[in-house]
Amino acid sequence: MRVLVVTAVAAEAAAVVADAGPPGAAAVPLPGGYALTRTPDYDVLVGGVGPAAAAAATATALAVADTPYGLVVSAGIGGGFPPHAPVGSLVVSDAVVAADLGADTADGFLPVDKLGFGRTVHPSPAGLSALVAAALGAAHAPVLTVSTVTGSAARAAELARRHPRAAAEAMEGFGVAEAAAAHGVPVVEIRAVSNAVGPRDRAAWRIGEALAALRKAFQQLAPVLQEQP
Ligand SMILES: O=C(O)c1cccc(C(=O)CC[C@H]2O[C@@H](n3cnc4c(=O)[nH]cnc43)[C@H](O)[C@@H]2O)c1
Repeated sequence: MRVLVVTAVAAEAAAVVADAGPPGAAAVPLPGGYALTRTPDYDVLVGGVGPAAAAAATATALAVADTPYGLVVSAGIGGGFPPHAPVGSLVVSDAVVAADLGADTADGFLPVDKLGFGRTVHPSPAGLSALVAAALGAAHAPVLTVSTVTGSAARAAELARRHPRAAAEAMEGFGVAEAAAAHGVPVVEIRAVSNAVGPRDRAAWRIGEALAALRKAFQQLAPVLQEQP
């Protein structure tokens, strides 16, 4: 099964390809100037930060693929919701959720599907995502997509109240999932937790630790995906 991995930035892509087996990694040019790196296990695309950039990049790669992908993985660092996902841990999605796509009303937030426009949840393939989570020792839970990094305890509490099982938040998953759904390809999101979702504290971010966890995750993931049809 061919797998497309979409990251936001080059450092996350480097973690994914770091342990590629022979013949190593090769650059594949794509329209729009996107950087796609091909290894024996994954095609890795740097899509940019945020859902719109991620959707545009994913749609481009899927549209020009010479052979179809069996799975798209949205991968990178992310914020963890205590106590589900401590810093340094991994989260594998059982669903990818657009957490701030909708309308703010006098009665609170209404997601866009409740407004009658589109969807806000993309379930991940249940068996495969559970298998991946078990193989990685990761939490298996919803991953939220936001367009603004949560920066206060009040916002974190509101998101947790609306999505009590959610273990992580990031900024690209739902964009990747929307593009993949348009091409009929399932999506799993894998996040290595760099920080706790809550009050903004740059000093508390552990990006290096999270990138190391991401690298190990994709080392462990390769044989699991090789066994998939
Ligand atoms: O607040 C800051 O100054 C700050 C420091 C380091 C990184 C950022 C980002 O905005 C990173 C966004 C980037 O990383 C993913 N990410 C990581 N943690 C989170 C989070 O808690 N909530 C949402 N996204 C997060 C995200 O997917 C982006 O690609 C800010």
